[in-house]
Amino acid sequence: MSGPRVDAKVVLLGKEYVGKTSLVERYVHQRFLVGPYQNTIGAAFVAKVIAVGDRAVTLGIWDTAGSERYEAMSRIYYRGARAAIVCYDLTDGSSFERAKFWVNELQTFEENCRIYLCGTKSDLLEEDRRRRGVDFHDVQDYADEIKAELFETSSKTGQSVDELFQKVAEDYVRFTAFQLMTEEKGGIDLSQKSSPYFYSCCHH
Ligand SMILES: Nc1nc2c(ncn2[C@@H]2O[C@H](COP(=O)(O)OP(=O)(O)OP(=O)(O)O)[C@@H](O)[C@H]2O)c(=O)[nH]1
Repeated sequence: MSGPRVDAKVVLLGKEYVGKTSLVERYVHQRFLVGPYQNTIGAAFVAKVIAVGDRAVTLGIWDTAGSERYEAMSRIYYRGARAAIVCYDLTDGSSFERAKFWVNELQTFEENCRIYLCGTKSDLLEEDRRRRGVDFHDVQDYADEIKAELFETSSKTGQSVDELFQKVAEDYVRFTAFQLMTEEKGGIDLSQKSSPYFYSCCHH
């Protein structure tokens, strides 16, 4: 891969237990961890380089804690994000209401942040359709209204996980990187852009 390197800040938001950490695990480490659920405390950070055409895009992914206890902290992590993956659990209607809360926040405070709605745990619906707690058409209408992309993923099987992050990276190159270049006089050398958030710390 040649060409300039681009760094995109991506934040994952959503109610606790919807599967944000599992989504990152699947995407970055191609694995699905079984065992007792461990909630994220604060936030966790991971970076992954992804190819978009001849570019290497480094996605800096912030996995925030879903617990409302950490709500104020999650606000810190979406600052300056160019993409937000707002997750809800396809089997849990209340998690979709929480997703709407985060969408409203982003629309109010981060208008340059592109929004990706992500319905998680689609494998549970494969097992039993009656477990769907969020109507697909309602979410599709909502996604159209807020101009968001919509994905239904499974971190257990890997369904649509790579596609989701690939779309985030492609949109970043297509819309945001060029916007940044034209904003700065004479353009910028993207390979020289630093990523301050790489130095931040995280834990699960
Ligand atoms: N069947 C199934 N279970 C999943 C999937 N993704 C996550 N889970 C399970 O859902 C539970 C919560 O997953 P996490 O990834 O820890 O959820 P989270 O959104 O990061 O939770 P917080 O850190 O509290 O915000 C765990 O028991 C996971 O094993 C999935 O795609 N399919």
